[in-house]
Amino acid sequence: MTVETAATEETGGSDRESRLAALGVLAEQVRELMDAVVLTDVAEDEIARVTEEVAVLTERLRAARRDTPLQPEIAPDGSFRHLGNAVAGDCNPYALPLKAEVTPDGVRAEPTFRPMHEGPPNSVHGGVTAMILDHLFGTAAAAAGRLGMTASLTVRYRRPTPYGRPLVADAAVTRTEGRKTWVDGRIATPDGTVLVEATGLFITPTAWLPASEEVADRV
Ligand SMILES: CCCCCCCCCCCC(=O)SCCNC(=O)CCNC(=O)[C@H](O)C(C)(C)COP(=O)(O)OP(=O)(O)OC[C@H]1O[C@@H](n2cnc3c(N)ncnc32)[C@H](O)[C@@H]1OP(=O)(O)O
Repeated sequence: MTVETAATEETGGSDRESRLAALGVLAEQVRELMDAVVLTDVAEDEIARVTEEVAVLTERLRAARRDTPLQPEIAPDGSFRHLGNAVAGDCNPYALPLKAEVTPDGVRAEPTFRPMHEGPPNSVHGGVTAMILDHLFGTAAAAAGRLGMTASLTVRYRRPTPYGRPLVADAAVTRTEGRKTWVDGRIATPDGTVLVEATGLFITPTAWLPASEEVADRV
């Protein structure tokens, strides 16, 4: 894996940062749109009118496009970022986006799920919570200097996970062996009730070994 610096793309410096910030605002607005779609109860003719308008907006965005979402890079402040990532990318409306912070023990986040993440009635889809833990675990491995790909993820669902209120998620490396890293973690309510817990095995591809050290200091 190669990690580019933000200034290496075609538009350098503050212009690019300003444009990426605008893209982040658009992505957040689209998340609002997605929630509005899953919750709307407007009349059928209004649904049809909104659909036409959204189709027009979609074509406007397609007027100039890349082949891939934004790729991993080093931000101007020196941190690692992946703005196009499906879990943590500010510029990807599919992303929560998850904000992880490094702690003395591993990593921690305070995810708030949304109505669009519904699985069972009134609670979050198990695939979504697994996805969040997968990414958090990968971040814990990376913060420990062991950037890797998920080889396995074992998830135990203890309680239904609610959306619409802040939860707490944490993860920590428990064992390492060669290119293998095991990570444990959970999503819980702020008062400590465990909702979902998991164990993951991450393997550092040989080609990633140099980037692994570089990214560790930038998580
Ligand atoms: C700032 C934020 C940072 C960034 C934070 C980023 C966070 C991202 C988190 C999200 C991560 C993802 O979702 S990643 C996407 C989901 N995962 C994938 O797509 C992975 C697809 N699989 C692969 O690419 C590959 O299978 C790998 C990389 C996992 C392993 O390939 P490899 O490197 O060639 O490994 P290989 O030589 O075969 O095996 C090495 C050792 O691992 C063992 N091994 C291999 N696979 C497995 C397995 N599934 N389960 C158990 N053990 C396995 C082998 O037996 C061997 O053990 P021994 O004989 O040595 O004992």
